[in-house]
Amino acid sequence: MAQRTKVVVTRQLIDEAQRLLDTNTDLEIVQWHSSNPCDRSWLLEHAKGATGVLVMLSDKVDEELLQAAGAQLKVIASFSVGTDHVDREALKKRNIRLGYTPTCLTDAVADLTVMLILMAQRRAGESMGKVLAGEWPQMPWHPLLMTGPQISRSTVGFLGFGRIGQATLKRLLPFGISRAIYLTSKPGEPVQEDHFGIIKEAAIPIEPAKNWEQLASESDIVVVGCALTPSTKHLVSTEFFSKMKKRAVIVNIARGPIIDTNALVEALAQEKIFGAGLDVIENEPNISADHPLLKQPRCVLVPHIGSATIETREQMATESVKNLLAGLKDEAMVNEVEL
Ligand SMILES: O=CC(=O)O
Repeated sequence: MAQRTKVVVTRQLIDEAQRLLDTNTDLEIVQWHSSNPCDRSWLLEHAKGATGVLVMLSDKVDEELLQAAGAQLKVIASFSVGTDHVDREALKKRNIRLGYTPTCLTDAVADLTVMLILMAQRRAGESMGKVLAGEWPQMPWHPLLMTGPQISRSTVGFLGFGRIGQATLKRLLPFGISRAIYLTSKPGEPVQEDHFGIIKEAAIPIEPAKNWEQLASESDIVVVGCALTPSTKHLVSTEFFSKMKKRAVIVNIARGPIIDTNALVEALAQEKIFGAGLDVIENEPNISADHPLLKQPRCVLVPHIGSATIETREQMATESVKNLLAGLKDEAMVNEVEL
């Protein structure tokens, strides 16, 4: 009997995607059947002999894993838009293809970005915290109670201006923002792709920033939405915060290490900025309750739930399986990273 092609899947998948995978009876499917992260040792052990591996963003795809898998490995399908957990060079030199899910999660992440902007500006975390702690009776309504900056007439600065940044801008236009600036890997140059046709058509100026200093100093809202690379690690530093406006807020929906956490804590504590809304943080999920950031009332932190709508997670799962199968069959993926 011919040997079946082995694939390793590092998580239990949502129903439709699991069914799509399971219909491939010609595959030997080795799966970590849990909603919790897969053990590294389990993955290294089971990757041996695999032709395809479907991973989550918490699974590192590096030399160690590729060597453990062996020379027959053809495809990695990542259930994520970010691919900083994958050593692209290592894949490229072995001609291993990389699938990812950059398009189906745009709306969900852009929605969450707007939520975090409003929560940071309007002190939602701090306000709810007081109500939940039974402190409302000690703070009756008064004109300055929990006041924060208003979103209309803001300048919004986007660090990274791909699909998610542009979808966020599209949502912010009806709020009456007055200007948008953006910084990409080509400072000062207009972005190539106008994903939703808003850049040309918006009634407000949308301009490339010359550098991060300009973006930091001119923005009322900074949205961190770039990929994590060696050049964006700690791009938001003490110097960055020192250029920001005192009433500005920063939101990070990309990757934690783009913001230097110690610098953020200091900026909030010293009121160099107004507030922060974070979906991600360095060293997540290992944030203990006594982390200094959690002592900052103007910081809202949610546990990396940007794409966590039911519909989006279903689509991401299905797309990841499709990418995996396409990689096995040398067919076109739904979305493939150009290595
Ligand atoms: O952060 C989430 C993703 O990369 O999909």
